[in-house]
Amino acid sequence: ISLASHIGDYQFDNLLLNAAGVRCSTTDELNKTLDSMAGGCVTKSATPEERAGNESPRMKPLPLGSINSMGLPNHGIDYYLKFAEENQGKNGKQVILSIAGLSIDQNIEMLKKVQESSFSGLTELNLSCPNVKGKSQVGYDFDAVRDVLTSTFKFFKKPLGLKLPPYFDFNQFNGIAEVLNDFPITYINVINSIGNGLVVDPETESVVIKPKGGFGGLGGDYVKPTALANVRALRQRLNPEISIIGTGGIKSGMDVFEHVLCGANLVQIGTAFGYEGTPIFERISKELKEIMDKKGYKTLDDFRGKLKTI
Ligand SMILES: C=Cc1c(C(=O)O)[nH]c(=O)[nH]c1=O
Repeated sequence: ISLASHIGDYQFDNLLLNAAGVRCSTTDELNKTLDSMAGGCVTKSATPEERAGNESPRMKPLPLGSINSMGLPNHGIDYYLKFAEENQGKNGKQVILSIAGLSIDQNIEMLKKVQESSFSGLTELNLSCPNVKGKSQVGYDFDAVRDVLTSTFKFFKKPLGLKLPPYFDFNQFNGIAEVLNDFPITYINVINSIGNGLVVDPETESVVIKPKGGFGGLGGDYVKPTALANVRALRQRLNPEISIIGTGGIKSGMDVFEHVLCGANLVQIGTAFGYEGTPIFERISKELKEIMDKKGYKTLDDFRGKLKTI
């Protein structure tokens, strides 16, 4: 039984990755993931300069997942680009470089740096950070998405993926797919956290995180049905050359099975990886192989995208 998969020309011996933002801010954390059963690692989304991020408490574990308003704390693009140049392809593992500029100009500036660098891996442009005060998620402004992609593909010749926010309406699925199908995008990654949720502690009668009056991105069990819907809806609408990474609500082999059934080529694990650490990749690989064995599947292609309707 094989858990191998690929995105464009990039081969992953295992379809499991961390989600950007979780245990991936330092080279130690990134190397730990590369040394695990994961098929590769994704860096914390980078900005042009180092950022401290929002005030703490800015992330709260919850019975059914997590809420966060980190505010893009990171060591800056140079730190992650250096790591990516040095580690991409080592032991057959892929390093995905995530970037999240606070403006189109910042994204172009960083993508130019990546284009001119010796990095030969996948770049993930994050158009969906919900937690930078005063900034909306670019992924909800289809004209802005078209603008940034038009500017990008004038000079960027390396493989590019997009991290998108969750969409909740068929007109939104159609709208974003219409834009994406016009560009040579290697993959999309759906979903980012469900933005600006609010968790209340009735004991203290208070919010649970400090930034933005307690509003933050939701992850974990809360978001799985939305994640699966976005994987499925975009698989049905996007050109077949655009691959899909499924992210959201994964904490078991069965969750991965569901994402692949909806069409995911790879999956990323955020909240649950944050709690369990790198052993999760071994546990989930084992669980998924058991499910595939029971169902008589040998490879992910045997069932990818074959969700039935009734
Ligand atoms: C890149 C910033 C993000 C953050 C953050 O740094 O607050 N949290 C998320 O749930 N998703 C993001 O995309």
